[in-house]
Amino acid sequence: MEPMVIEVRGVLQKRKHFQLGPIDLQIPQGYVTAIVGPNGSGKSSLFRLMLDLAKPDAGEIELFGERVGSGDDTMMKQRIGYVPEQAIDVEDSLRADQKAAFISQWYPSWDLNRYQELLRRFEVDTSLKLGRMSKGMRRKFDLAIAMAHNPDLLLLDEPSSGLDPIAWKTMIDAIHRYMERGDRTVLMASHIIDEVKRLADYIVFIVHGRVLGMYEKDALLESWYSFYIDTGEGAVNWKAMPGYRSAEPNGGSMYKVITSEALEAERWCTASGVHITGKQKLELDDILTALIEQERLRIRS
Ligand SMILES: Nc1ncnc2c1ncn2[C@@H]1O[C@H](COP(=O)(O)OP(=O)(O)OP(=O)(O)O)[C@@H](O)[C@H]1O
Repeated sequence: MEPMVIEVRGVLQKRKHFQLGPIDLQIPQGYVTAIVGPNGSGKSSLFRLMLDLAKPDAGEIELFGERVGSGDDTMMKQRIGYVPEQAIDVEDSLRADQKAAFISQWYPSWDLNRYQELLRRFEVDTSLKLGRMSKGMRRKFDLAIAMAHNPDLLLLDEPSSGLDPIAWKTMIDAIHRYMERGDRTVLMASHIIDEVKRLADYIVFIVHGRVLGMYEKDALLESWYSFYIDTGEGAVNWKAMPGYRSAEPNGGSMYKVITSEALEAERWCTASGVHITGKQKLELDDILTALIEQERLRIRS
C-alpha cells in the first residue's frame, strides 16, 4: 500500500451553526483525490484545518507524517502548494511579480523558469496589480504561484472557479503534467463533475460536515447503476437487492431502481427471476444526489 500524505484522525470543529466531523480520512501519495460535496458541507474548512489556519476542537491531522500545529512547520509548509477558494484581499495592491518575489523567499525550491512558463501558458498579464486582475486571471496567477516551487502536495480549493474553458483545459493539463512524476499528490475540492472525472483517482464525498466515504473513481462509476425493471404482476422486495438505494415507479409495472453494487444486483435479479429491461450508469452528480438523500433520511431517523 502507498504511503499516506495526509492523515485526519477524529477531527472535529464545532461552530455555532455547523459541525465538521468527526472526520477520519487518509489521502494516499501519488494520486489526485477530489473532495465532492454541496455548498457549505465543510470542504474549505477542512483545508484550513490541514494548513493550521484554524484549530480543531478535537482530533489531529498529520501531513507527511508530521502533526499539524505541533511546532515549527516551515519545512512541512514548503512542501505544499495551496490555492484557497478566495484570493487574499490584502495582496490586492501588489503587482504579480512583487508577490512572486516575496513568495519565492519562502521556498528554497522556487523555480523561476517554471513560474514564468506557467504564467505564459495561463496568459497572465504580470504588469497588473493583483486587485486589478479579472477573477479568472487572478485564479490562474494563484495556480502558477502554488505550483512554481514544485510542491509535493497541492491543495486546491475549487481551482477552476472563474476560469474560461481554454484556461480550464490548460489547468487540467498543468495538473496532469505535475502528476507525471508519480510521487506527487493533489487534494482538491470541486463542484465540476467533468473536472473530477478527468483528474481524480479517488473521490471523497462530504455532506453536512461528514465524510460519507472515499471511493476509487473508476470502481465507483462502474458500481452505481439505474436498472429499469418490469415487475409484471408480482411485487419485488427491493430491499433484498444488493446495494439497493431507491426504487421509483416508472410507468405501468416498470420501476427505476438504483443500486451501488451493480454486478451483485444483476446476479440477484437473475437468481430471483426479476426482469431487467434496461440499465444506465449513474453520473457522479447523481451518485452525490443519492448519497445526500440517504444522509437526509439518516439525520431525520
Ligand atoms: N469562519 C467561520 N465561522 C463560522 N462559520 C463558518 C466560518 N467559515 C465557514 N463557516 C461555516 O461552516 C460551514 C462550512 O463552510 P465551508 O466553507 O467549509 O463549506 P464548503 O463545502 O467549502 O462550501 P462551498 O462549496 O460553498 O465552498 C458553512 O455552514 C459555513 O457557513
